[in-house]
Amino acid sequence: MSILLRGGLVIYGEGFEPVRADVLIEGDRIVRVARGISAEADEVIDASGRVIIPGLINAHTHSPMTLLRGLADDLPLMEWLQNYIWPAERKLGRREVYWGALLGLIEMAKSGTTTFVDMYFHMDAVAEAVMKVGLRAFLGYGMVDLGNEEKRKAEIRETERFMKFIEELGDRRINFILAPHAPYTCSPECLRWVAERAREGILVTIHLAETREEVKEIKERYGMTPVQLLDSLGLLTPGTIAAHGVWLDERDAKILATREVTIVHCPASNMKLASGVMPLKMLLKAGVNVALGTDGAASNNNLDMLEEMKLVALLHKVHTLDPTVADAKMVLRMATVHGARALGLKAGIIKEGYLADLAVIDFRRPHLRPLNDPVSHLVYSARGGDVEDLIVAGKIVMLDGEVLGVDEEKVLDKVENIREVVI
Ligand SMILES: N[C@@H](CCSC[C@H]1O[C@@H](n2cnc3c(=O)[nH]cnc32)[C@H](O)[C@@H]1O)C(=O)O
Ligand SMILES: [Zn+2]
Repeated sequence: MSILLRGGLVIYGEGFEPVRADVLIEGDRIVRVARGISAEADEVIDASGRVIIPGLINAHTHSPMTLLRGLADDLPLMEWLQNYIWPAERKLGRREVYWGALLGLIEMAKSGTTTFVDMYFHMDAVAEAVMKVGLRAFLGYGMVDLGNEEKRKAEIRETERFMKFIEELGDRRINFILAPHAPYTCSPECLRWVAERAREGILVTIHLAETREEVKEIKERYGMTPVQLLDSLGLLTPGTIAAHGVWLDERDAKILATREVTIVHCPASNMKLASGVMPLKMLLKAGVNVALGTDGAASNNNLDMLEEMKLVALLHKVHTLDPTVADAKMVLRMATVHGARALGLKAGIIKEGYLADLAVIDFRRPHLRPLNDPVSHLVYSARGGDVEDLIVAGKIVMLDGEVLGVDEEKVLDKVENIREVVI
């Protein structure tokens, strides 16, 4: 299978330089980026007047939480989780999770996301939804044991079952990730079990240092910061992808940098739950790999990575009173290259030899003209709905705004029905 994208403006290479070129894709790779490629291809997409960007990597989300969008707004994290979200989640079975994930996947595809990291339950239903839509996914069963040994055993069994399920699927786009929920919901025994499995080279994702209360609680319980705790349990490695990292001190940052951990910044969620402002400048200065995520749709309240990029840029400028922090290229790097690095993917940039994960955006729109600086427009002016085509692993996922693998209308009806009957 080969695809030729003809005549677009390509945001090319590590430098994100805009160049007029065609892009030739063979199998799951980009094989050539050049003007006037004459090769025959199975599919030809006319990209003239449009901009071809590397696919965005949403490094932290809970895709089925689209079902809970707008259900419990304007609350702090623990109250939101304990009194609203967890009781609502108890009503969600496999079927509900499947349709919620499909809705989330459609939303992500339509806003330029090609890869995402997901943590939830009924994850085989999420995997089924991913197979239909065709995104690249890292799926983890969220483990919560609350110090209860029986629960821990059950969470470990479910994790092992799901890991085997993913192995047997044998789809290179669908990957397994270990997903202990957080230092305040998982016992040290549970986290140690995860650390042991991670030594075999399996990726790990976890929520970390999200609120001031979490840091206080962990310090009281263990006499260490959440970062020090995870480090003492051997859980901080280059394969660790920790969401939030809002409440970190300089010592934590140094540990994270030394261990080559990735922190996933989720600005919308942090602002909405009033968790705080993550110390982006400090982390980048310490050399920490910072990726970008939306978190779930119940704390965002959408899965639009284009919007998330703008929020990062604006939040840190106003917070530090320094407009040079989080410039457009840096933010785009967080949403692409840094996510790819965390996941060990040769992706996140458009260049020969890289994975063919990319999006085509219509820039012939009033809010994207004149075309002074495409990367600036992408971060500061574009929005989800501007994305028209999406290619993942050399396969067309969306064409002219239509996600090919699913009946979108049917998904919209189903989730409305779930809202009325189940939630
Ligand atoms: N095995 C667990 C499921 C955990 S899935 C992951 C969990 O993370 C929750 N979650 C979503 N966003 C956040 C966040 O920002 N911080 C902490 N937890 C979150 C989400 O609601 C879900 O319950 C159980 O039996 O309940
Ligand atoms: Zn989360």
